[in-house]
Amino acid sequence: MPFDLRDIPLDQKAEAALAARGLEYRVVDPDDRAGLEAWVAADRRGFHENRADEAELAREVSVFADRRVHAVHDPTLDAPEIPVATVASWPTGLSVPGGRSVDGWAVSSVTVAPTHRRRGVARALMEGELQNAVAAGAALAMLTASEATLYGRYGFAPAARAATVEVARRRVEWIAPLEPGRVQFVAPEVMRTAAASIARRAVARTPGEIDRWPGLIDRMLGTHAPDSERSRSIRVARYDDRHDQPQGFVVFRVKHDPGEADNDDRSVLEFDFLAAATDEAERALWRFLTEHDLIGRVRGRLRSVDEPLPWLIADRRAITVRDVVDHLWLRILDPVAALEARRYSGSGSLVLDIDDPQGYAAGRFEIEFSAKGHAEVRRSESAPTDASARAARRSRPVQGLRLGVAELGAIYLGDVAPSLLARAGRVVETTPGSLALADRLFASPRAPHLSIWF
Ligand SMILES: CC(=O)SCCNC(=O)CCNC(=O)[C@H](O)C(C)(C)COP(=O)(O)OP(=O)(O)OC[C@H]1O[C@@H](n2cnc3c(N)ncnc32)[C@H](O)[C@@H]1OP(=O)(O)O
Repeated sequence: MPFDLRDIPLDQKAEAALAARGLEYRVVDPDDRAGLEAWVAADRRGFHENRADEAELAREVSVFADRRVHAVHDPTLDAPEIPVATVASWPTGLSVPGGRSVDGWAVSSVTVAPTHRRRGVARALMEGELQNAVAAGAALAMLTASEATLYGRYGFAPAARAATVEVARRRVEWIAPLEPGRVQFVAPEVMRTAAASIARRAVARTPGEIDRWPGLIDRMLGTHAPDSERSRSIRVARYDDRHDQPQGFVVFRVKHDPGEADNDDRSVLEFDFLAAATDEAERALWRFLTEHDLIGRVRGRLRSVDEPLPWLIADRRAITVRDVVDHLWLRILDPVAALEARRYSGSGSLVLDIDDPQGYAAGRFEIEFSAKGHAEVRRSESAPTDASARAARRSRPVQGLRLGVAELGAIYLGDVAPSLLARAGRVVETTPGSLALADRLFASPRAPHLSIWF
């Protein structure tokens, strides 16, 4: 999205709502180092994190200087320079089915100090963010949520899950063929450039992933603070294909779980970041991870709910999938742009009648899906009356669904079938057969998956 974040005006409704509570709503200038440091302090306090050391502070300030950062101040406090509420947002691509990307607005760092909670501050910030997203031309807003009960009220819905995958290492017998390339250890700082390019390709082929930002790669590899305890525990391995082209990497560390017997089973090889630009690289890295001696378990966090691993080893019961969470939340703002961005599994026609209490996505949308899975979406000027809808159905049965904007967000990437939401009473088909058609069209060949927090 070609625009300067500073051009977005301060949302007046949010400003007025906060002013009515004696609070000041401000955009932090990216060049205001002291303002950003105070904002980072409030953000970390909001998530119960330690105060940042110098290296971490420098990294965070540089990350947030690239974002639209809002602070809420209470001028009556003894330390009024530290915000009592924070939010940060930025325009970024979201991968959608078909190897495409949609313009999204990522919202993060929503915190309200315990001294100022439950008086509508977060609501003012979130409503302001939806306005910012629209001003930025985003088709949808997105976030990862600390609690599942916070964001449905603004039209967000869970759209991609993630899980912890744990493997009992000693039970692993590899049955898949060997890959033709090789895995090697690399120093984290050497990996920086290749990591960014592999991550970009891995993101592009996985619906639900969002574009990575430079500070994230540094945090992942520990290169922003190489001497910290966390960074020194990190090991990085890279997979190169038969032509010596880097195609995947994993960042991991070995931990000792307290409470386990004092033997190798205490040792857990844990990874948060495994990025594979090809299926071959993904298989090779899983094999590498499960072939370590002196390790009881291999644990991957924020993995897909649809890993190929059970099909690579003889004993699938060596794998435990737990902590399956609603990880990526979406809020569709522009159904035409959002629906046209992705590809669909087949052709047909569908009419969506969307309810949206906040208005952004409300209306009737007529969609033609081509044989190649492209969608052409037309927003009807006015919703049909009951009588005209009945008349239209008599003349030519139109396949269609009536659903809320949250339900549209939930089915958008293919994480949940429309028919399951219908069983939950949250989607209604207007003509028999519409749910079966919608299930087929919206299905994603690859399960949507987001492998980072943002
Ligand atoms: C995208 C992200 O950044 S996710 C991270 C969210 N932040 C955190 O988890 C950090 C710790 N928590 C906090 O900072 C705050 O408690 C927040 C941000 C969750 C809520 O801030 P508040 O200013 O207290 O919320 P606010 O008063 O505006 O409430 C808005 C609505 O959310 C509801 N709500 C607020 N907190 C919660 C909660 N923990 N669980 C369920 N509902 C909640 C309120 O009841 C209210 O509902 P309504 O307007 O529909 O009647």
